[in-house]
Amino acid sequence: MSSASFTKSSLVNIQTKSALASQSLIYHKKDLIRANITLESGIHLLEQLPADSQPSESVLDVIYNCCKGQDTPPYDESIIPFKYVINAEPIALTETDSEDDEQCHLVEVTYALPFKDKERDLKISKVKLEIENKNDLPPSIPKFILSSAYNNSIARPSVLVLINPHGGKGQAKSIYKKEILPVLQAAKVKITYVETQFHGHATQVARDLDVDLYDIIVCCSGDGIPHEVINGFYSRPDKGVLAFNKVAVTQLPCGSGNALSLSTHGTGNASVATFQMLKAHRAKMDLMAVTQGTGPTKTTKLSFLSQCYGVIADSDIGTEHLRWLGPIRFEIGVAQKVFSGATYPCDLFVKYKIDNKAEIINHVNDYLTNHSSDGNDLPEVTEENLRVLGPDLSHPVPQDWTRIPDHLAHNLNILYVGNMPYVSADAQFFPAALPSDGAMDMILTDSTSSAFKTASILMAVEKGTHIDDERVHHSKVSSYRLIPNVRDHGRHYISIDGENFPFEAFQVEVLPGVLTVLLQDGNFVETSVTK
Ligand SMILES: Nc1ncnc2c1ncn2[C@@H]1O[C@H](COP(=O)(O)OP(=O)(O)OP(=O)(O)O)[C@@H](O)[C@H]1O
Repeated sequence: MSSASFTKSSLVNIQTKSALASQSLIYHKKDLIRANITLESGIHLLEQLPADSQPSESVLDVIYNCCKGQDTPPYDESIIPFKYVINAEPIALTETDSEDDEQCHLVEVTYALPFKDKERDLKISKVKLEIENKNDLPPSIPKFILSSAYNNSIARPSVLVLINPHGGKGQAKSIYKKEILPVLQAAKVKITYVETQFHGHATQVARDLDVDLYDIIVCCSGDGIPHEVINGFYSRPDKGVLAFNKVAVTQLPCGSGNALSLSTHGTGNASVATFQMLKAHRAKMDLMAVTQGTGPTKTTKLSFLSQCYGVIADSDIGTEHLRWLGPIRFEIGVAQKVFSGATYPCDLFVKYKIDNKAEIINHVNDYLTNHSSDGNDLPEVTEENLRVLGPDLSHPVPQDWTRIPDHLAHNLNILYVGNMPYVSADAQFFPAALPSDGAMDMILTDSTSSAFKTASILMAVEKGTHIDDERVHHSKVSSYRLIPNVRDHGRHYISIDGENFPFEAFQVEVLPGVLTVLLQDGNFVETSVTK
């Protein structure tokens, strides 16, 4: 698809649904529940919900089912906090004329039933309210509710849904239809829907996109589609300056690797992730520029998640032929490599930001104390922020870079560098990763420890406690260069964001705060280090 062809009128397989119509809904007086609204806590129901307001499942049933055995209910069922409100619409009574929206005190509120377990499907309910304290509130009560519900996030955003129909073993479309779309529709989101037709399609779409039309690109996929979108932005004539400033990129979990959703929305459940996305704040995240080749063959790609070399890369990409086994193929690959004592010698040069575990913890604490994003006034990305500053791979590294000693580099078995805490649901590989601290987290292990010790390190990854192990080298770096030194290049892999890259030297540097993402309170989800 050429850049000129990606216009509103000529999109192939794209449907636009505008759900912004806000005609008053008509109800009978008996349908209404009296309520008061307070800015601090939300909507206070002054009477019980009628049994027929919840045809399939009443609020009280849900509370009862979720909390059997608990002494106290998890929340006050007579209050709908703004943070759970998804939509508010003016309504009118059959007995009276439709009220002017500006004066309307009859409102239908759509809300998520409060949840604790982020892995259980979201439940959505509706209630029709007659607001009693209307004189204490601004004139348009529906608008007031919406602005309180989406404080610091965008109500009714315009989103481009990019769905990989093959993602997650072909489940992506059905996950979208059953779990994501109902939440987007409940929130009256303006949706443009695109199914990717081939590998690389999302890169083309992002490259040619009219960014003025969208607030968010929602990748309903694994981590492959956000990788493509970010690189599509980077291949625009302005290197993506306009796109990185205007459009947030996020993921709803529809693939086999859903690191972005797990790290930002805190869940692998698509309906809950959609709700979290709607409520999240815009915030900045570092990207990593990965350069391979020299002279005319030099290419730079952006990475948002990770780079790996050694056991993890070979176990991920090198076991594609075992895909039919499901996710277990990865564990089998790791076990086989670790117990065979595989080593991946290399030359490794690093520009450290912090090379001390205690200082990393202090750095994380300082960052969390001083950084929270309310979604407003994000720093502007310029072309300067996207410029790659490191030397050509044919030139020596700068003097302030450190050469990793031979006893480690020549016996390396894992190099894993990342930017977000969760790489999969059961692996917080980078628990000290922060959205925009200008650093990548580097984890190195070597094969001089016994295979059982290496296996025990990897088992601690689930809880993120592997970084406490003295055999794990954990640092924060701003740049590095890796030159593989293994004999048989044909059987080994370099994985960037889970994608297979040429098995040859590469150099990486942080591009601070380039990507606009959606984060809860401006930070990644809690980890073993940040909690
Ligand atoms: N229609 C298509 N046909 C073939 N490949 C596609 C198509 N659409 C997207 N792809 C490619 O599928 C790859 C994997 O995508 P994604 O990460 O979304 O899914 P996944 O289920 O997590 O996959 P994986 O198991 O490979 O990580 C990407 O490289 C993407 O370019």
